[in-house]
Amino acid sequence: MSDPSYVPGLENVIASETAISYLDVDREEIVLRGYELIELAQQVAYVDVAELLLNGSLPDAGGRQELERKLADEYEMPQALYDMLSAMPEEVNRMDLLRTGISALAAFDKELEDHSTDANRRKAISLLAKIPQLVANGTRAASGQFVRVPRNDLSYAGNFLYMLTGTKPNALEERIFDQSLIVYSEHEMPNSTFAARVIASTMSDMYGALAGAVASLKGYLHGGANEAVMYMLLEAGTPDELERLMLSKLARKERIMGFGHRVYMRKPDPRAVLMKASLEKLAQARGRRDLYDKCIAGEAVMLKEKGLYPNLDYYAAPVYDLLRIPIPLFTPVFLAARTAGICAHVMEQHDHNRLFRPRVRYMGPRGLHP
Ligand SMILES: CC(=O)SCCNC(=O)CCNC(=O)[C@H](O)C(C)(C)COP(=O)(O)OP(=O)(O)OC[C@H]1O[C@@H](n2cnc3c(N)ncnc32)[C@H](O)[C@@H]1OP(=O)(O)O
Ligand SMILES: O=C([O-])CC(=O)C(=O)O
Repeated sequence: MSDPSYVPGLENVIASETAISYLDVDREEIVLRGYELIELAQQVAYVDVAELLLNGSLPDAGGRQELERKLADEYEMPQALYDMLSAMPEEVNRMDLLRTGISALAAFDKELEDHSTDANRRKAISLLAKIPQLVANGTRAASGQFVRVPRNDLSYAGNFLYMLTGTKPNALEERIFDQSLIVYSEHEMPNSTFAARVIASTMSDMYGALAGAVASLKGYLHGGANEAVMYMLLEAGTPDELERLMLSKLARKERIMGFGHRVYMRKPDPRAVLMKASLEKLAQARGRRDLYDKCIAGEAVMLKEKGLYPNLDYYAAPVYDLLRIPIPLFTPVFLAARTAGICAHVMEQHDHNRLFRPRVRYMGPRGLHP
């Protein structure tokens, strides 16, 4: 066999054909089933985007009601699952808790091994109903607190934020959180989606593929960055302190969380631009201009020193902080939002499967004998 070309990190390698999404970096557009992600975030709700991702088209009013009804039908959580989570140490990492919870949900799915499009869509809707509860209540179960039940009088995003904070959000908070879920919902072929598709390509089930994606997303080079950004922002009290902190990290050749991107490289992440505007509005409403100013200062340092732009995580983190979401739940919220996208990819993989099985460039010895 001739030596196939080796591309470390599969950078720019086309690994799948997809009709779900595409990052058009030249045009600075994120395409979701033909629509532009930022326009969707400005005009529709997360449930509409979930329907678009899973079903291929945006719902009309009746379609949205139908989806909301199906979600409500799937709200009930197995008590055994909460019992299991309550046996976990209180300080368990929230992504590990989520991964365990998603994995355990498989045990309660009577059509687990049915990978047809219809069965996979039902699984995806069930996961969209249950994962926000796992995120919000997993922590509560692990620390022995009562769990919150979803409120049918709130929107999907409004209810999720209510379950995270215990307080009914106002209209601005709900809209900004909904937009954040939309911009986190899907992003072509990041490490987590690739991990899910690799797992699904053995015709393994959706829960397993999603659990694998959770493990991938936890890492700080990927979804874990939004939590790391917030800890960095809290470490510096003022814009000047943030500048000094960043410069000292750069001098030690450390990476600054929330900056750079494998695909955008040295171009702006359109999602970060939207979240920055949301942060400004929220900071204004909360009298927290100081936080916004600090973030702007950090952005300027990175552009000057490294020519790097912020990615979505840089501005989602302070937005989530102002929405009073606990920091250890920032990455779980990212995963909850990404559930729609990842499930769509698992469905597409199952529907048009080709087993992923690459080769290696062998660098070890040969000809040894025991
Ligand atoms: C929603 C998301 O998941 S977005 C990603 C979230 N992750 C982060 O924010 C973590 C911080 N960012 C990073 O570590 C990187 O930018 C990644 C992992 C996202 C992408 O990395 P790669 O595509 O592998 O970029 P690569 O490592 O080749 O970086 C190219 C250059 O930019 C530098 N660079 C990239 N990102 C950063 C950063 N955040 N801080 C400092 N320098 C950086 C690298 O050191 C490298 O410099 P060099 O050419 O002088 O060696
Ligand atoms: O695309 C990537 O590699 C990471 C990312 O921004 C995301 O998953 O939202």
